[in-house]
Amino acid sequence: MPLRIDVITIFPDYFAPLQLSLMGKAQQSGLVTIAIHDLREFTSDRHRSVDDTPYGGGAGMVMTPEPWGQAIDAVVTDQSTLIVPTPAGKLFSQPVAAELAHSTHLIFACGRYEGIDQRVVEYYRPRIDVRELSIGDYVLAGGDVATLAMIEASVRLVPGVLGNPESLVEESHQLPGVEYPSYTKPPTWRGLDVPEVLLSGHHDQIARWRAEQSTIRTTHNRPDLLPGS
Ligand SMILES: N#Cc1c(-c2ccc3ccn(Cc4ccccn4)c3c2)n[nH]c1N
Repeated sequence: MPLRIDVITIFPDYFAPLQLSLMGKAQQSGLVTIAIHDLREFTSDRHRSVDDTPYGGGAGMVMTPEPWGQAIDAVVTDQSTLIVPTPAGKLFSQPVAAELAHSTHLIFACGRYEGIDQRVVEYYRPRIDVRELSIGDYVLAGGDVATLAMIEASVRLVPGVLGNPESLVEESHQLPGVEYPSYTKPPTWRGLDVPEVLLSGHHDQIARWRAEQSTIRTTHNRPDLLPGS
């Protein structure tokens, strides 16, 4: 049963990259199906409006609930998980990506402006799994880039999408800490040599060196990922 993904957005063109590379191959192979829906197709006024002023005042505009209700109703089933990207969401992570990769149907609601009327979340929460997710502690202009990131991180974990599942084992955020540095040909580049141990053929020494490099890199770049931190 392929993973089905429906993306609802006012900027469908943001999702053209999903036809390329690994994401494109995943769709061609039938492991994943991705459909992009223009929210404005679900409006009923001649201006195809999707936003209005916020109750309680404040800067910016808020996305009105009805177009979202019409759009989500058009694709939702009782197997759906509704993902709402928002700076206020729980942090998206590799474990969350793995959960989404094993879902049946994902609906991504890509908001813009100051976000989507909260009643959309409130309406669907008693009916289906609803997850408000953030990709990090910075503010984007909308949910589209976050959705692209979450789709790519999740779809690559769908069994069969990656040619060599081995490559999933050693990458960052699978194992504790970050991954070791990588090198390839040429053995010397602009006077810089590849670490000799990697050319030695001594697999135990290489494994030990890589473990040391992972710890050094994690300590320097992501001490928060060190065991016991
Ligand atoms: N995921 C995620 C996000 C977002 C995100 C997601 C959806 C929307 C819909 C509108 N905006 C703009 C906006 C600006 C200010 C306050 C609220 N909203 C979004 C931003 N920003 N940063 C993340 N990690």
